Amino acid sequence: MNLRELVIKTLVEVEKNNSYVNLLLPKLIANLGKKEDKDFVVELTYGVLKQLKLLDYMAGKLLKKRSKLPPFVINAIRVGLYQLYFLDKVPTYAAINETVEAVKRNYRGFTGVVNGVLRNFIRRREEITKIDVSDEVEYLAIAYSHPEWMVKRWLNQYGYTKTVEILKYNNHQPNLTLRINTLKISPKAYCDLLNEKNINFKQLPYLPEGVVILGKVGVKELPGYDEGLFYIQDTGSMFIAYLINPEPNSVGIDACAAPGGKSTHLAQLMGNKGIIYAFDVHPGRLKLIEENAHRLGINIIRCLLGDATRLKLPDGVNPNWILADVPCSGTGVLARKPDARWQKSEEEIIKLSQYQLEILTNLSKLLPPEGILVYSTCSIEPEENEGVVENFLRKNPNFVLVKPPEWFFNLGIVKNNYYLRLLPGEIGDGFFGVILKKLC
Ligand SMILES: C[S@@+](CC[C@H](N)C(=O)[O-])C[C@H]1O[C@@H](n2cnc3c(N)ncnc32)[C@H](O)[C@@H]1O
Repeated sequence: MNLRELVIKTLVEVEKNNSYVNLLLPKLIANLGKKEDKDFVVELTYGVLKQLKLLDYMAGKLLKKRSKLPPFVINAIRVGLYQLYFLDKVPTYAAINETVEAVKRNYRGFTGVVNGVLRNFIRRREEITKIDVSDEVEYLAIAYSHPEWMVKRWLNQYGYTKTVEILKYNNHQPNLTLRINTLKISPKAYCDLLNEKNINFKQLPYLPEGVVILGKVGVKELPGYDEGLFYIQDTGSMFIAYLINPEPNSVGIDACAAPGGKSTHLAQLMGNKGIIYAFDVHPGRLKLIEENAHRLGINIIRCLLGDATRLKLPDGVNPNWILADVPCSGTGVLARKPDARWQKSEEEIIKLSQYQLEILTNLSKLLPPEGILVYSTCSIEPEENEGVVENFLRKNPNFVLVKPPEWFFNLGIVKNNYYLRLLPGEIGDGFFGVILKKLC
């Protein structure tokens, strides 16, 4: 199978079964010998998934009857166009010939169509790539390949310039960011290991344990993965543990904890002293917390199956803090999940906000007076963020908002005095968090 064929088959599978590409792809490329081949397949698959709408717009100008084409052929055209438009490093002849070859092997009768479309693109490139649409929402949705409903909401919420920044960020390949496991190694010693391996990186000045890897490096190529010297985690996500800033020996609940990014960070801030009850509703995902905690050498996390909408704590457990890192639409992290933007809907956002409020309300009852409840999402939709919190506060006057630490203000990431709100591209991915305190 040539590399394009592998990409096309992956795209067909993702589209047909709504499969998660980040789970599917590693298995499919495992048998490819060369690293360049693996990188190429990942880049092409992720790229096509992100640019789907723009590619289909261009294909629409080149095709008469798209609806009659089998999914394999539609995806072959997308793969061909993506290479011709976005990948300067792929010679035109290779992009066309290899893609057409893949079609010949699978759908021989459509070879001419695909060949014709790709060659016509070369001839009529300027006309085909020009977006002849006057409506602003439709234009941006095509140009930056996002669903129209998303663009419309962000324009209403954040205005034109910010929206374009978000759209651009979502289409770029974000750097790998990692959190050094200070339970096992100091930030300085880990950075020395990166230097020894000639890996380019940038240490985050405001988060000494946070490191951005510059350039293409696989997780397993970084020093100390198996030894648990780091955890892959976006910068925005790392801020959430600092909203709680737990004391060593405190007792905490992470109510929606899998795969354990924030639980393990919290354990790290606690110096692996105290106890964290990490719940998740999905047994399979609970295992991921156990694996991660084990790899990182953390032994204060107790993993428990539980539904945060009706969670009961083990007898005698009186938490100092609770984290509600709730399931959300994930519109803050679309840059890392290329297929996600097409799998969301506006209705889902409203439904999720009701679910999130239910979780927050139930968790609030488990907290003793003076306890801290942190609510967080990786969504940038106000309904899931400020909306849930304001609704909650209206019904629960025994809770008040607490300001984030001073250094958050210095970074300019606090909105309206209380809300940590990061939009995609401001520092990294989009995140939201807020601290609530129970008065009585
Ligand atoms: C945003 S993710 C949590 C990420 C995690 N806190 C981390 O930092 O790695 C949300 C998690 O909530 C879980 N979840 C969804 N509904 C839940 C519920 N009713 N009760 C508990 N967990 C739930 C999902 O399985 C998912 O693992």
